[in-house]
Amino acid sequence: MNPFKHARNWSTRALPVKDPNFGHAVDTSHGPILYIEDVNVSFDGFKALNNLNLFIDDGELRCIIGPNGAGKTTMMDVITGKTKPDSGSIFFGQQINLQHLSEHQISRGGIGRKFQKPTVFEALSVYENLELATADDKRVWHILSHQLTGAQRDKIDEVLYTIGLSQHVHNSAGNLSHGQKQWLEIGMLLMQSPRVLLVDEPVAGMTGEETERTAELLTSLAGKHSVIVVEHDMAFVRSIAKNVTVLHQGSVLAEGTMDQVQSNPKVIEVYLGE
Ligand SMILES: Nc1ncnc2c1ncn2[C@@H]1O[C@H](COP(=O)(O)OP(=O)(O)OP(=O)(O)O)[C@@H](O)[C@H]1O
Repeated sequence: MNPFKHARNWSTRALPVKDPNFGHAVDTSHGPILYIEDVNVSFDGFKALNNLNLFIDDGELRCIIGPNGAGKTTMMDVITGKTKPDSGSIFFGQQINLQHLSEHQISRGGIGRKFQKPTVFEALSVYENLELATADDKRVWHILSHQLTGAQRDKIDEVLYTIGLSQHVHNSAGNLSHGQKQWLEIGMLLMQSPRVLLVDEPVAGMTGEETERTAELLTSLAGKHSVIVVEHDMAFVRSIAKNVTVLHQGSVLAEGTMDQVQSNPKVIEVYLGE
């Protein structure tokens, strides 16, 4: 495998970002929507990311697996601007250098992140949670006292349908099951129409049925969005993955279909053989 086959066209200049919703204008003409090139992150001399090279195609669903401490969370942290790398580059499309942007700018600009634990507003209804997600100003009274536009109402209906919670619009989020809360939070991210969705261990703690529904949801989002899923549940990964990347000690150990990585002796040794 040549890790640089997708390398960004370096003759393309990084553009200053003027539009806060720059995600819609990302240049994916070469295929990838994310270019992570030679990225290094050290914590007190320990290399959490070690010359990491990872390329995510526009619209693909990529699963990232790897043993504890492999660097999966750190990888998401550098994409979303939470951690700045010591060296290397992270581009959103050909021209947007994510290292020049804050965490807030990156999330507004089209890269949404779903943390492992749901953080919905439990006292508010499903609808109000989605309403809150439409706005940049998160002061609850400010948003809930404002009239939604027709387009915003249509968007909420569309998202409710996608996440399968149309029957629960008026239920308070606190009364939802664990799985439903996770879907609602994905819905809140979808309200911002992200180009890329990072999803951390989406099925941890879910029932078998919720896990199946989550597989359907994430696969239905691919194509319209690029979806990166970090997950330890191998049966789940197998059910959704076309492309799997195995991280180990901060680098890509293997990449390919689930069958390819599961039969790779290096992967079996460091991860699947545990
Ligand atoms: N803020 C930090 N300070 C010091 N070390 C850190 C910090 N963040 C991560 N690390 C270390 O970097 C390495 C990579 O951690 P990371 O959380 O990215 O791995 P991971 O693949 O997400 O693991 P897990 O599957 O357990 O969540 C680990 O050894 C971790 O202890």
